[in-house]
Amino acid sequence: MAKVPQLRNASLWQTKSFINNEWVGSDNGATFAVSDPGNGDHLGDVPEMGVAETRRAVAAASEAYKSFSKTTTKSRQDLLNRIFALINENADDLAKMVTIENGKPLADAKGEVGYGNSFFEWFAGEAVRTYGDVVPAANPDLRNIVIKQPIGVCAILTPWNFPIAMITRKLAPALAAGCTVVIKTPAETPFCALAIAHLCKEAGVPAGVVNVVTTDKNVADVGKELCENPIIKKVSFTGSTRVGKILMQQSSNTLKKLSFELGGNAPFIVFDDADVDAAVAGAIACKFRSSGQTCVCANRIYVQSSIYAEFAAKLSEKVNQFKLGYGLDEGTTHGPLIAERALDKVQQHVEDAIKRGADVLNGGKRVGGNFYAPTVLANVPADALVNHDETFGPLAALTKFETEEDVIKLANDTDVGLAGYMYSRDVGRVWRVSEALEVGMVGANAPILSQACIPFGGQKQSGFGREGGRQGIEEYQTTKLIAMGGVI
Ligand SMILES: NC(=O)c1ccc[n+]([C@@H]2O[C@H](COP(=O)([O-])OP(=O)(O)OC[C@H]3O[C@@H](n4cnc5c(N)ncnc54)[C@H](O)[C@@H]3O)[C@@H](O)[C@H]2O)c1
Ligand SMILES: O=CCCC(=O)O
Repeated sequence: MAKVPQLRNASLWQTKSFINNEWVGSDNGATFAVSDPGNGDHLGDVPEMGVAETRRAVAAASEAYKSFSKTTTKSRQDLLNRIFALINENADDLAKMVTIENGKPLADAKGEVGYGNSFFEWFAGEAVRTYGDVVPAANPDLRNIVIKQPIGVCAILTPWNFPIAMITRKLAPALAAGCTVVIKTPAETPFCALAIAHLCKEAGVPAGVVNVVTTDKNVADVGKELCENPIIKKVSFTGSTRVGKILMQQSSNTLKKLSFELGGNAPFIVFDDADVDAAVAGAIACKFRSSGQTCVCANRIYVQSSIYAEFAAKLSEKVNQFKLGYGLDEGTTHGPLIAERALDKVQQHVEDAIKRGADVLNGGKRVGGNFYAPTVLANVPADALVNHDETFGPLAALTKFETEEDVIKLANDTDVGLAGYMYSRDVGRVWRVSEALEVGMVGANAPILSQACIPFGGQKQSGFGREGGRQGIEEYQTTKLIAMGGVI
């Protein structure tokens, strides 16, 4: 029996896919089960959609694009504002849904709903500011006007770690730009995505503009269809670098515009001129946010040798104060991991570091179900697996360094480059290191970067394209020149 959560607004809990403003099952009636990672409860079943159903979603989005792309920016601004208001009205229910699907504690889930919704507010503002240019011409008989237009039907593929915010960060700018979308939900967290679709419908989003396809086993086929279907003009993906590479290859025949937010391996550097207490608080926030399951979480913590012992002792003491537990329980500060495979990866990194001589200051083991004890390892050598591969879990690995030059080399010794952090009170050093880090985002004495107003994105194999900020809407637009002759 499915354990449907008690919600104030029960209509948020939808169990079908969403095509052309209708709730639909799969053609053969197949479904897949979704469970609560915090206690294993069966939450419900959603349709196992395949290629045929995905094509119908794309066709609906294509039909809707004909009129939606011609709406005024003001009407789209109003639409986004209505969605924003509805998400606010339903914020408590949505947060509860995030917690039971994803496991994160309720306070964090509330934070995610607010963060996710801020993209509707931000892009409602940006919708009416999609200015073009008038460019002085090379020929006296010519006038150049550059306009922005929506790019077309977009595919949106997102991960489970932010079941709402990873969707809204793409959906809001797409709608603001005048695009229509097909969203493929993560198999672990489809209900939050369906709730957002429901609120879009309530807000008056026309039929076919937002479509949601749920799938688990058919994900590779559905993903391939979205990448290869010539109607789709843009694929926006957040997830692993491994899957990003597959999607890029599949999109090459139709040369789609792509934005990829992929894996990270963020260095967190603490220099000996830092405020150590602030750096410890920052490391706690940055490393253990969502139990380490965010792409911008610190993955490698480098501490300068003279303050290493003090930093390690203070960090360990703070981690001892965590309360690991079920996300809806009062007092829980940290929740479970998403699934068994996530625990396996943390365990592999812990065992590898210990084998290479690391000391366990906290945790270092599974503690039942999907829970892994928040872990601090000291004296982790630079060549340990954790320093080269994203853990995506609650493991703080502390590595000692001697000089600024050494640590910059260590920090950049990776194929990916999403976020990087540093603590230092020397303003010259802050500039030097910020410029030297091969990442898309730097937090200088700041452990949390994420806001709707910033260009979020990476370098190297962390992907390309930017989400949020004034840049975010450009990912869903094309630039057109109209050169007008015969004007004199
Ligand atoms: N850069 C960012 O903004 C960002 C944000 C969140 C997560 N991530 C990254 O995502 C990873 C963790 O998430 P994950 O393990 O769920 O990633 P994942 O790549 O396995 O899955 C992400 C999404 O891709 C889908 N998917 C999987 N195989 C597919 C295929 N063959 N075709 C189409 N879609 C497919 C999944 O169903 C899911 O919806 C980490 O590496 C993390 O850093 C990056
Ligand atoms: O997990 C990656 C995205 C989280 C964020 O936007 O801060």
